[in-house]
Amino acid sequence: MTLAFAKPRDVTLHYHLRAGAPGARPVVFLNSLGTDFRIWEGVVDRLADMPVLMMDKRGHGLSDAGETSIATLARDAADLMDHLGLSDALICGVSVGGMIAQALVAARPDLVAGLVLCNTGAKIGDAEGWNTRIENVQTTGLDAMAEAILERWFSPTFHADKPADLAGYRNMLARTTTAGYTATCAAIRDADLSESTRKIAVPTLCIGGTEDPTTTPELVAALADLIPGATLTMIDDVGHLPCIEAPEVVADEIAALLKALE
Ligand SMILES: O=C(O)CC1=CCC(=O)O1
Repeated sequence: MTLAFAKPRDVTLHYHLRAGAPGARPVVFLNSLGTDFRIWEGVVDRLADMPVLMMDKRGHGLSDAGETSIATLARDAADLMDHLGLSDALICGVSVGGMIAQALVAARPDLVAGLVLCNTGAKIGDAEGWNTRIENVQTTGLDAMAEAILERWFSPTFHADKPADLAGYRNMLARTTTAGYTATCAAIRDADLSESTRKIAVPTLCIGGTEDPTTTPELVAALADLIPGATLTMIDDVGHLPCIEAPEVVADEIAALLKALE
C-alpha cells in the first residue's frame, strides 16, 4: 500500500485510494475513535474491483490534528473526495466514522449514494461521560486506559482467541495522540445529528454487534428506526468493531447494498 497525503484545507490528511473497475461505484471508509484506516483492511480485501478510499481523520493515524467538530470531520471527507474526483459513493463509517457519514450526507448529498452505518448513533453517549473520558486521558494518558477501552471494542470471544491481535490494536489505540483523541471526544460530545439524520434520503444499512456496550444494539436499532427505509443487521458475538471481528459480514453487506444501488 502506498502512502498518500493531501492538504485540501488546513490540515494534511493521510489516505489510501485503491483504483477499481472502470465505472464501479467508490466506497469510502471512515474510522472510529482511537483507530486509523487499517481497521478496514479485512473488509477492503474482500471487495475486489471496487474503488476504495480509506482516510485517517484529523488527529488520528498519520493525519494532522486541528480544530475538530463532526461538521469539520465531514468537511475533511468531502474535501478529500473533491480532491480525488470522487462522488456518488457508498460511505461506510464505524462509530464516530458513522456520525461523520451522517453529517456528510446532510452537507454534501451529491457525494453520497448510500450509507453503511456501523455501531453508531445520531448521538453517542452524554456530555458527562465524554468530559470524564477527556479528563482521564489528559491526566493518566491513553495507555493507562487502553484495557478498559479494548473491553468495549472487542467481544469476549475475540479477547480469548486473539491475544496477538488484541496487543496490536492496543498499540494502535495507545499511540493516538492525546490532542487528537480528546478533540474527537469533544466533537462526539457536542454532536446530536437527530434532526438531519431523520431526513436522510439515501439507501442506508445500519450494522451493530450484540456484544457492543458503547453503541448498543438498542442504540443502533434506534438509528435504523430514525432513518426512512433503513435496514438493520445485528451481528452475533461481535463488539464495537465488526470491520475487525466480522469483516466478511461487513463486506457482504456492502456488496449487497452496492448491487441494490446499480
Ligand atoms: O472507545 C470507545 O468507547 C468506542 C468509541 C466511541 C466512539 C468511537 O468512535 O469509538
